[in-house]
Amino acid sequence: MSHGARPKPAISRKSLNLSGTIRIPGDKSISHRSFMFGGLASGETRITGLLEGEDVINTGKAMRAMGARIRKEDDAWIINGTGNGALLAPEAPLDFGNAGTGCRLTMGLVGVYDFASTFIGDASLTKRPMGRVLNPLREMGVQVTSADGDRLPVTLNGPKTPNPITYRVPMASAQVKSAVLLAGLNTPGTTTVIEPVMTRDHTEKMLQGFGASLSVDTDVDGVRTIRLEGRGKLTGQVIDVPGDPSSTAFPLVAALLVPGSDVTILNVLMNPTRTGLILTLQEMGADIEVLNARTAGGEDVADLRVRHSELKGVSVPEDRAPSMIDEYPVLAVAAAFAEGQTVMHGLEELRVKESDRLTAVADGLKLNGVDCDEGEASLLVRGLPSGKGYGSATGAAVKTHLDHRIAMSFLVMGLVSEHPVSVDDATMIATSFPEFMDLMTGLGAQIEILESAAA
Ligand SMILES: O=C(O)C1=C[C@@H](OP(=O)(O)O)[C@@H](O)[C@H](O)C1
Ligand SMILES: C=C(OP(=O)(O)O)C(=O)O
Repeated sequence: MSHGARPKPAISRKSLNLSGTIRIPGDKSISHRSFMFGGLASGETRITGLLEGEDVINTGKAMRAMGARIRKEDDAWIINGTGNGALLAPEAPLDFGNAGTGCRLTMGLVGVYDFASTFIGDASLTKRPMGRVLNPLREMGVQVTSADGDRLPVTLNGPKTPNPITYRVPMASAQVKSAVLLAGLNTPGTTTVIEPVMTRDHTEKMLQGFGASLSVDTDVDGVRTIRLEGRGKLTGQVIDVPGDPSSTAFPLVAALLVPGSDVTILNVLMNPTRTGLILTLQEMGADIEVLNARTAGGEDVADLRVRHSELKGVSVPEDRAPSMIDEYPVLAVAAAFAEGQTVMHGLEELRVKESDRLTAVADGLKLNGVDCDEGEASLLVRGLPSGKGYGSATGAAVKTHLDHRIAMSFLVMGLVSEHPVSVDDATMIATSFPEFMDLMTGLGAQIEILESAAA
């Protein structure tokens, strides 16, 4: 969303029999990395299935501003990269809008270069912590200027020769892991990242695919040591981006909850670092059939057939958090309609997403009549399968705090609540899933954007 765009509220209403077959747009994590690595590599990269959400488009603009040539031909994006180590100094601040991934990974990618780069974003991104990436960059010799608390705007100035470091990632974060590895690409010697808890591994897999010398060793406790040889050659690749499991979560949970539903979702990325939600829903009794499981471009992919199911509450262990991190808001909605209580642990990272998602979810659930308790790093939801009394008879709207996943989760909730559910702003949905409204209404969901918000 461009800065200061007018919010558009949206409302969803009780629906029946969602049905049809849909193809989910490309995975956001892989799309960001496709633009970055394609923009950096020598020669041509050809990407199909790219997510054309605002977050990813901002990454493409940043790569262009640093010398990559990017164009679209029919349904493929063609990139001519600068060659590793040959990014150009951006002439203006790089604006990442709402995207933590685009901003933090690019800080790693270009921050170690011997020139200045400035990073800005929207009101949500400006509140998010950047110290988690700036601290390892400082260790590598990067000069950092930032707003209080290591917030945006940030300006980075790399040293003549960056120091290769060994960095143990202090929180479960693929963004931090990736930022350090990307900084290592333009650093002489071996950059080592130790990852005590495994997070999504797209950076490792894709860098290997582009020809980087990168190895991963996993010890008996699951601690991963990732070693990257800096200043090697990257070569353009052909990439077909699989469907985003985090976007899949919304029609999937909607189909489980709405009576009479039978929905098939095609081409979903099933990388095990991303499938925590499916596992959890299956434990809750969800009827999710995994069809045509296959490998494409080095990733597991499958089609999912999802039918309406009676769910029961479960306890979701802390170690599941990295593999379903962005799916907790919509899991909380599923839990609101399950028999019994669901408790989710290990949610501390939810507090530093586009919003404080733990509070945003708990507030939205309470506003719509759900009995839940917000803990420091946990959420307990007492479910009510009938949804009786849920929603808002007065039209009180959930505050989305510029957070796309809060907007989509509560619009799913309204499809099964007694009264409609409203959200104060649906514009941010375009950051990750611009096709959400059309795909959902195409399945029979009653969701409507209200154009008449006060300016
Ligand atoms: O690396 C990535 O592509 C992402 C990592 C996760 O963030 P953290 O690394 O901050 O957990 C996730 O929430 C985000 O949507 C995408
Ligand atoms: C957390 C998310 O993205 P980002 O950190 O890239 O803003 C998300 O998409 O849910």
